[in-house]
Amino acid sequence: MSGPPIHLDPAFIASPDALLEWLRSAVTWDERMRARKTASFGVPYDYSQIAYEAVPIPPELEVLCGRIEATLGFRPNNCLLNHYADGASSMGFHSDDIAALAPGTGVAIVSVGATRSIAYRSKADSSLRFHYPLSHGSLLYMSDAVQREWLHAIPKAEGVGERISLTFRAILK
Ligand SMILES: O=C(O)CCC(=O)C(=O)O
Ligand SMILES: [Fe+2]
Repeated sequence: MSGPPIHLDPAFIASPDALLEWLRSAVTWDERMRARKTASFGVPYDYSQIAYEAVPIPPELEVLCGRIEATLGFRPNNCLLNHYADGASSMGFHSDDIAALAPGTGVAIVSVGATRSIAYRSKADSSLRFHYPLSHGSLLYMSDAVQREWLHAIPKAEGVGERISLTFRAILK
C-alpha cells in the first residue's frame, strides 16, 4: 500500500539555525489558541475558527515565498506559523481547508527546531497509516489531492524541544 503523494526535502533551508533565531526574536505570537501559539503574515486568513488580520510579510519570509515559488510553482501570499513549545504540544488529525486555496495549489510546510513526525491516516481506510520526520530546515508539500484523501497530525513526542512550523498557502482573495 502506498502512502500519501507528498514531496519532502529534508534540507530545503540552507541556514535553519539563523531562521529559528530570527523567528524567536522577531515574531509576536498570538495566544488565542490553547494548544499552541500561532502567528500569521500576509493576506487575512481564517484558520481553525480564528481570524487573522493582514500583516505585511517580512523580507525574511518573502525570501522563502520566492524559493517555494521556484520549487513548487506557486507563490504563497500567507504564512501561518505554529509554535510547539515542547513534545506536549501537538495537532490532532485533520485536513486543511482547500476551498480557500488558489486552484491547483496545496500547503507547503517549512520546519525548524526539534524534529517532529507528521502522521497520515487514509480517509478511505483508517488502518492505513504512515509517518515521516520533519527535520530542522525541511520542506514538506501537500497537494490538494493529499488533503482530499488523507488526514494529518503532529502527535505528541516524548522529551523533545521547541519546534516552529511555517505553513505557506496561496489564499484566494
Ligand atoms: O506543524 C505542522 O507541521 C503541521 C501544521 C498543520 O498541519 C497546519 O497548520 O494545518
Ligand atoms: Fe494541517
